[in-house]
Amino acid sequence: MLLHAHKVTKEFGGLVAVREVDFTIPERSIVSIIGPNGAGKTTFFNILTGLYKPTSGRIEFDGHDITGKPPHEIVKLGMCRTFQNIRLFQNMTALQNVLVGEHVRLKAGLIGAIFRPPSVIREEESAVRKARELLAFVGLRRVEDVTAKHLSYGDQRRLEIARALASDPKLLLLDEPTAGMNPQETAAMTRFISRLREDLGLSILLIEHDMKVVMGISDRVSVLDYGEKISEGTPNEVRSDPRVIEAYLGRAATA
Ligand SMILES: Nc1ncnc2c1ncn2[C@@H]1O[C@H](COP(=O)(O)OP(=O)(O)OP(=O)(O)O)[C@@H](O)[C@H]1O
Repeated sequence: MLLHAHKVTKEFGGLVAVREVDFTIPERSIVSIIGPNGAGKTTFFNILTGLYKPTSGRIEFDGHDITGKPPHEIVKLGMCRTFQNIRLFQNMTALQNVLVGEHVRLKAGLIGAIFRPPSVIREEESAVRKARELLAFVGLRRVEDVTAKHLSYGDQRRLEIARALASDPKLLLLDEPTAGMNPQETAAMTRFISRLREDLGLSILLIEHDMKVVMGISDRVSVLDYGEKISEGTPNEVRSDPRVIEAYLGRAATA
């Protein structure tokens, strides 16, 4: 298993946002977490990526105990994420955004950056080459010098993923990657996510509201409701689970 969460709980004051959730991500898999609004999906994501410390429970990633470790250490171990709301450096170009993502991997320290010996220049050149390859992979090579804020919405999402890929992750967490997209953009993003696994051998964890996306590309789906995992299985198993139908219909009826 690439990731293994054991009985993870997160409380905010008296509110239990995530309760004793067991969860695994196999190598080279695409898994999704779904659930009604407020079910605890984002909180769980934030625990995995180190933004929140769990109140109790343990998380192992790629053979390391990462429970309570800060986000930058978790990124270095090979877990990277995108956010529900795009968080690019809006006034930097596409290329610069990807270079920032690579930064966690670069070796040159402050002294190297000031004196720029040949080894540092070589490292910079190879960083730019790699950034261009990543931009080509996500289909943005032609806009490498365009500032992020001038890219279309779909392209900004791709750029965010390219920046995440720049840190050489083994696991990529995508928080609602198709939010705000039209059906064509959504279909293109779905194909793109599949390619991340096929071409790069990544594992992917998705939070996604669009059921068509989830059901189309996930190997396994976990369902949260009021912070508890109420169902898990293949898309077909989950879709026909009465507890899942009840959670969605019940919540919709009171919404
Ligand atoms: N920082 C926080 N402080 C206090 N309560 C929080 C905090 N973050 C989340 N919560 C609460 O935890 C519960 C789970 O929220 P969370 O955002 O994880 O749900 P979600 O499934 O991601 O919802 P959505 O689909 O709307 O994004 C909610 O009741 C929310 O109000």
